[in-house]
Amino acid sequence: MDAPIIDCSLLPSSDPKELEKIRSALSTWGCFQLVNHGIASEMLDEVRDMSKLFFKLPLEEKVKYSSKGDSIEGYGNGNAIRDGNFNWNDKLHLQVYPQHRQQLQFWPETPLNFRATLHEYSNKIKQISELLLKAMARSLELEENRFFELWGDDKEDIIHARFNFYPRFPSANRVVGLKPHTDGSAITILLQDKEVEGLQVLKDGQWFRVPIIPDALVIHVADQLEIASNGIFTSPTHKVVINPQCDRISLAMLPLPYPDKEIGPLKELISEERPQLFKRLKDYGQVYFNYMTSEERQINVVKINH
Ligand SMILES: O=C(O)CCC(=O)C(=O)O
Ligand SMILES: [Fe+2]
Repeated sequence: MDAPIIDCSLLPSSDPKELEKIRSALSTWGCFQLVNHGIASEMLDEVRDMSKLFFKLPLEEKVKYSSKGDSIEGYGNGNAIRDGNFNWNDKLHLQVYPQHRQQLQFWPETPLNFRATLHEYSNKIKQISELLLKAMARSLELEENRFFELWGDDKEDIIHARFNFYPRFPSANRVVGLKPHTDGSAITILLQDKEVEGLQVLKDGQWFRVPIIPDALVIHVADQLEIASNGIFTSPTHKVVINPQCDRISLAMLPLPYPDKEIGPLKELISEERPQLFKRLKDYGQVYFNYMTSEERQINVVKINH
């Protein structure tokens, strides 16, 4: 993948070249790599190390944090079971914001730094999310709060964290780490493994490898931003392939709108040439999970056919 690279330090000053790069990247690839985001390299290493340590714990330790009932939170490999088709992946899913909704019974106590480090990392991701959503709006010549205000206000904005672990597998081409999907959030801020590649993005019918750039965060448009942008930004289909020799980890941070907030294409982005592409709705997350097993993109369920 000829990865577009965005310099985060240039975003607050609305550098026109950087904004144009964002617009162009998000309307073609639907993703870019973010550098100079202000999270120290040591912190990124700490986050990677603690997730490796967690997944390396004995199973009886990890299952203390297992998902229960219909909850998406917790440890497990729920997706694997849903459609009888394996995702070669273990995950730990935690809601990190708003803080009063954290379900700490799912938050590992081993390794010892896990909870504190995740708090600190989430706080930084929250600031970066705000900066990105504002820059994304400016890149379309919108008032800068137009995407940000869909996501939430200071007390109620939601961020989920999804830790992924992909065990090595000798016949790697016989399994897939994560099947092709789009994300159901507003955007996704992904920390990749430092050494082991695996993420691939679909563009024009072809799969492209997303290279590892040390310390960069991979930023994806997710479905709810594709909807809000009236399809100008694209929520990319992506998948993860398994490495035969090496385990791989990643951490996806997923900011998403509050379920009772109505989202839909912004009126400034609807015109005669670009009619409204999606319905307005609340709780897209529910639609997303209801159609999880479908081969089609979930977003098609809320598409308006002209
Ligand atoms: O592991 C990765 O690189 C991507 C993970 C992902 O797509 C997800 O968690 O939704
Ligand atoms: Fe994803």
